[in-house]
Amino acid sequence: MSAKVVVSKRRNVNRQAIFLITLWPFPEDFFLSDPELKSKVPLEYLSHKEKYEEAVRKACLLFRKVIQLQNEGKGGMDNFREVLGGQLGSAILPDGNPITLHYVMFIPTLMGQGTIEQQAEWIQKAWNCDIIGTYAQTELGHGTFIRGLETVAKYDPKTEEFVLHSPTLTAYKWWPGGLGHSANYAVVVAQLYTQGKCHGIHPFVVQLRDEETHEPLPGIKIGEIGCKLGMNSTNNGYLGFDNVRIPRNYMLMKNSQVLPDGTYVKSPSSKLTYGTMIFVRVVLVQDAATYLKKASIIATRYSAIRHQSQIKPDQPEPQILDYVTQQYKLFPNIASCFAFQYAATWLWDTYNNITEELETGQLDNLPELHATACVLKAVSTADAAQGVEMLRLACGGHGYMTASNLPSTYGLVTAMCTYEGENTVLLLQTARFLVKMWQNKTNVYKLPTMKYLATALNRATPFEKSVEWVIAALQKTAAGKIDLANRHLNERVAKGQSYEDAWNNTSIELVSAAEVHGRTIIVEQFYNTVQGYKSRVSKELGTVLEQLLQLYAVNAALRCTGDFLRFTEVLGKDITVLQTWLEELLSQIRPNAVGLVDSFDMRDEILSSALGCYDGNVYERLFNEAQKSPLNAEPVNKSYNLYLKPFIKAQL
Ligand SMILES: CCCCCCCC/C=C\CCCCCCCCCCCCC/C=C/C(=O)SCCNC(=O)CCNC(=O)[C@H](O)C(C)(C)COP(=O)(O)OP(=O)(O)OC[C@H]1O[C@@H](n2cnc3c(N)ncnc32)[C@H](O)[C@@H]1OP(=O)(O)O
Ligand SMILES: Cc1cc2nc3c(=O)[nH]c(=O)nc-3n(C[C@H](O)[C@H](O)[C@H](O)COP(=O)(O)OP(=O)(O)OC[C@H]3O[C@@H](n4cnc5c(N)ncnc54)[C@H](O)[C@@H]3O)c2cc1C
Repeated sequence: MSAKVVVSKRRNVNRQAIFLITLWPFPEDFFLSDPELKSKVPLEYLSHKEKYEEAVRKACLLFRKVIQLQNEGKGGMDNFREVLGGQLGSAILPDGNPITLHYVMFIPTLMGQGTIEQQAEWIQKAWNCDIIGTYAQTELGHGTFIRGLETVAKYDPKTEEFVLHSPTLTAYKWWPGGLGHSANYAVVVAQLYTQGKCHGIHPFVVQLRDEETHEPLPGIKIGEIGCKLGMNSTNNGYLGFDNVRIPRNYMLMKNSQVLPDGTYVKSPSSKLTYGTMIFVRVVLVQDAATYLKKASIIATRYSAIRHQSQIKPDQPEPQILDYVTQQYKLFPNIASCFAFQYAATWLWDTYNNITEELETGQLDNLPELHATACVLKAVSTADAAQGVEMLRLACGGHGYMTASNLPSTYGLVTAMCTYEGENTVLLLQTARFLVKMWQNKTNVYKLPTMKYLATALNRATPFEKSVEWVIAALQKTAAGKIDLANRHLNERVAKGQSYEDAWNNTSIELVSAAEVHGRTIIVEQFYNTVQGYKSRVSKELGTVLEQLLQLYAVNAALRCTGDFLRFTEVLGKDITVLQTWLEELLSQIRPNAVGLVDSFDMRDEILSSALGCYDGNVYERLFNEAQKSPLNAEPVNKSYNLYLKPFIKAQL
């Protein structure tokens, strides 16, 4: 992985932009030039079944090619990241990949939860794709509250087997990607019973289908859950067990074990079972940035091509990009792309450092990692989903066309707000940790993401027009909100409410406090990254990065003016300064807008959008896409003679 400055120029539009990106040595062309990875018919015109079959065909070819690269020594994990993520992956499989879970959750769970022996047994098979797995945790009745899962794994010491059973309909696994018809194995999360006692949820490897015929094994009730808002090729499935027996060593036993006689050996922390979820939350921040980049490129390029109305009478219709309201829809989202990218990189490094500590049995930093992964996943995916929708609206009617690729991008990005931990629930997890830290402030000093809490509340933050001030004000606001929520919590308890009821009654404030904490981290990471780059890049590039940082910061400030007025020294007149600052930044960024999104460096095949193409031939492309409608294959549709004609000719 190497950092490189990319200078990108766009034809037809008189702009130049510069962007610091991290380049993966990834041979995009190897995939994008393969005709077999292109769809002959646009996906939207296929049936649900055909969509799935086409997705399986492409997914197999895609991973075969990645493995080929690997065998030739051309890249490793980075290639998987590229083909699984929102850039190349979503271009080739725009409605989702039915095998993603194999790589993103099945293999990582084997790695994170399996003993060395179990890893030796399973990982090679999984890595070679001799078996295809998924991660089956969520049930029809429970997604968030995983302690309440109903699937049972009861140990039978006589045969040294676990018996998996779904006692009710709500115990059926529901949602796992690839579970319907693609995977033949799964990591199944179930309540472990041994020696008559329940020890909570644990992960088990379960074979679901015959390795040759792919027929479901006896006692396995399996299928696909049906159509969804998006991701209709991901083959999300359901799964019920009727007393299915698996060997004892199919329980993943790195953290806790069941001995042959049924004795339970406890994990050093029950939360180590939740490790895969932290991993995925961490990578989702990167994915949120990627989807937002994609939509930003499409909407910004389109806004440079689209001319509409008049700013002054007797003048030609301007590019819609010249309308300040349009800039307000686009540019803060471009700034967010940078912010999320930098936050994702920082979080990934933090994750790797702390995972190394966990491997040595040092668990001290796990709670902070969990709290940070939760809040960054929640804030970045929520903003990305809102951003993609705003960018779609910014393209007017044409943004509503499937050919813009904005509706399906929204379908992919909005799912992220729910999966891998519903966003409100994740914010409450962060709030739980914040409140704990607030109540025991001496701990706070040790924590990189929280040490500001020790001093923020009492720090004077007189208004100034600077990013440093925005960071200080956000910190003070976050601290003020945590303090207030904590006081309300305590007051409710003092009035006789149980802590749990008091928590629920204070949860709107708690969620809001966690959100501001998350935004504080993101602005700080953006600030630190730009400071780090400044001495290494040209003055011009430094200026553009600084403008983006300021825009992200001032927009974050304006989003919480009410809170600033409550928790900082800011005055009404200062808000006017913030608003003017934002408007100045929009006009400063305007000349570089197209260049900035060009520098995200996504090829037309990846954007898959009639509106976003590099050459700007929007109208020709829209027209050509319309020709692909099956309705246009014949001049008169049979429904005319069957229904319309009799209707028109009838005497009503
Ligand atoms: C050779 C190997 C090859 C490997 C190849 C790998 C290649 C991959 C490489 C790169 C990949 C890049 C890919 C990029 C593209 C990415 C594409 C992604 C597509 C992903 C598709 C995902 C599909 C979706 C999957 C799913 O949704 S799976 C199901 C997820 N489910 C959830 O998230 C459930 C949410 N619920 C919970 O997490 C929990 O139940 C809870 C809400 C946290 C509550 O749990 P509970 O036990 O009830 O906790 P509490 O009592 O409230 O708190 C207890 C305590 O625990 C702490 N806690 C909680 N969670 C954690 C955690 N995860 N870790 C640590 N600690 C945790 C919590 O803070 C409390 O602590 P205290 O008591 O101390 O306060
Ligand atoms: C596209 C997609 C793919 C998925 N893939 C997988 C997969 O591969 N494997 C898998 O196991 N699962 C998968 N899931 C399931 C996913 O992880 C769950 O949907 C998610 O964890 C949310 O759980 P839920 O659906 O039960 O929502 P619920 O928990 O029922 O949430 C509904 C509402 O209740 C609120 N709520 C719930 N609990 C609380 C609380 N404690 N406090 C306050 N409010 C609360 C939520 O905020 C939300 O507003 C997938 C889901 C989707 C949409």
